[in-house]
Amino acid sequence: MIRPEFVLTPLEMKQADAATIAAGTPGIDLMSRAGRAVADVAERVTARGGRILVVAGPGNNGGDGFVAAWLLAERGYGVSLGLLGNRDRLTGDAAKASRHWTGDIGAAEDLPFHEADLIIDALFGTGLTRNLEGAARLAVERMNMSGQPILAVDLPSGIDGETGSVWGVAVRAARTVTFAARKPCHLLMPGRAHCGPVEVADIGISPETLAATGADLWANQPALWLGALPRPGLASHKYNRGHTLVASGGATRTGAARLAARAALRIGSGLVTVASPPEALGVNAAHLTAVMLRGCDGPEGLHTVLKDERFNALVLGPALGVHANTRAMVAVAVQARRSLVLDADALTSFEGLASELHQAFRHSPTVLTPHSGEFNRLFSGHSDILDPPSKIERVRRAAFYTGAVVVLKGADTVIASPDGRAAINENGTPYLATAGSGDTLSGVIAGLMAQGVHAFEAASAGVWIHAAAGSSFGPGLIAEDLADLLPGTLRELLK
Ligand SMILES: NC(=O)C1=CN([C@@H]2O[C@H](COP(=O)(O)OP(=O)(O)OC[C@H]3O[C@@H](n4cnc5c(N)ncnc54)[C@H](O)[C@@H]3O)[C@@H](O)[C@H]2O)[C@H](O)CC1
Ligand SMILES: [K+]
Repeated sequence: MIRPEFVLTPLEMKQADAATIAAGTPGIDLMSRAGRAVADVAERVTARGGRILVVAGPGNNGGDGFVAAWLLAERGYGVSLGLLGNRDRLTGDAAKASRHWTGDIGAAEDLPFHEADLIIDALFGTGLTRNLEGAARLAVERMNMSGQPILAVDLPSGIDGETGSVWGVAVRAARTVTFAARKPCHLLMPGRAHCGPVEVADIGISPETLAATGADLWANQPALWLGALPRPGLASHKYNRGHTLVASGGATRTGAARLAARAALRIGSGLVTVASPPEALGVNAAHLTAVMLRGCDGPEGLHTVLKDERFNALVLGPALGVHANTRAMVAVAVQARRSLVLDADALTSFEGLASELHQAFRHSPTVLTPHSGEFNRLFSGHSDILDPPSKIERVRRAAFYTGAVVVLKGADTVIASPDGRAAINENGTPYLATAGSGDTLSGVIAGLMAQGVHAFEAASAGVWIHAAAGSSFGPGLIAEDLADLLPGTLRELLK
């Protein structure tokens, strides 16, 4: 059974380091293993005897660089090393590591980068705390302008390990070697775009030690939720695979609901019904086949429909309209205690009224699926939610505030649960940026919850499956394609 991949913050990584050292592994051994891992990758990607320039910084990231430099020199490469600052300012393990280097030490920013076959970026790692200025900035700019491949140690210098943001300027690496576990910056944008392929080197920090940090952030991959996906058995029939209800917009705004409805059916909801305002019944009826249709006129109509307990999952939002009526429908849905997905207009209708959603969803499984514009508008005025520099922290706070699982969509979609668990998705594709893609996602998530999948797993699986389906199509993808691509992705997952 593949274990879900932990993603550790720099602080948790430091805790894991310290615990490993406290358990008897000297810090210099961790650094030596880190440096050796860097040298091994450098050797794999550089012809023997090639020219390698190592840019070392003032901290332990630089220490890793010193270890890699002397190992590669011993292995016959032409190695030059440049240091930011001077050698006698090095402390601790970095100072120890530097003693093995017997070659010259130049100024980091003045290395002949254009002559290199490979540049090793050991300038900064997780200890960066402010924008790069002066020689540090110059070194990064010159590395990037050299046009030569850069191997980043732990993470590309200039990237913030926790948030993935850029401290003024950042290395554009061809490849990154990190240690023990990936950090958020390897998955969050723009950090991810600076890393190239990321290799995780084992430096002797055990999985138990990583888990003991209390980390509750994962890479969103099937290992995180595959076991929670429904696998229909012989006894399955449409009535025990849930019944998803999707509220439709008015006569000229019915497509979004049908996209969500078809996706819910395709992901396996036993039954799906579109709840349609009277003036749109004809339009919807003309387009629906396996998806059923019920008249539903506003909040009162929804209250009447929901007297039927069999509707156990609900999608509200796609093209529902931004107004008080939509807010009233959300209130009816919350009262009915059904699994609930709120998207688009159901979120925007609460713009500036997020306080009405405070702990509103704690009693029944609910997933909110805003994109960043909807998120920022919904929580405008709530600086405690919008201000944290970490996207993960912002989504976690929104989840805790509302009592719902929150999916903040983007190239690096983050899913967070009120209980603190979070996942970062990385299989998204630009082709999903098309009208109706979000409507489809809301149907996928609701369709999974209709089958009994819990909210966090349904949201995480839904995001991944939706992205995988989109990626399987590629250029020319439109939302209408997505639902019919889901079976292929499910077949791959469940085989
Ligand atoms: N288990 C592991 O992951 C291991 C990681 N290792 C490496 O250690 C670094 C973290 O080392 P640290 O010394 O904490 O930080 P940095 O090396 O990133 O350097 C920070 C250093 O630089 C100064 N500084 C901060 N911002 C700036 C700035 N804008 N301009 C100039 N100087 C700046 C700050 O004062 C610090 O002194 C980790 O990334 C790994 O590479 C271990 O080697 C092995 C185990
Ligand atoms: K680095």
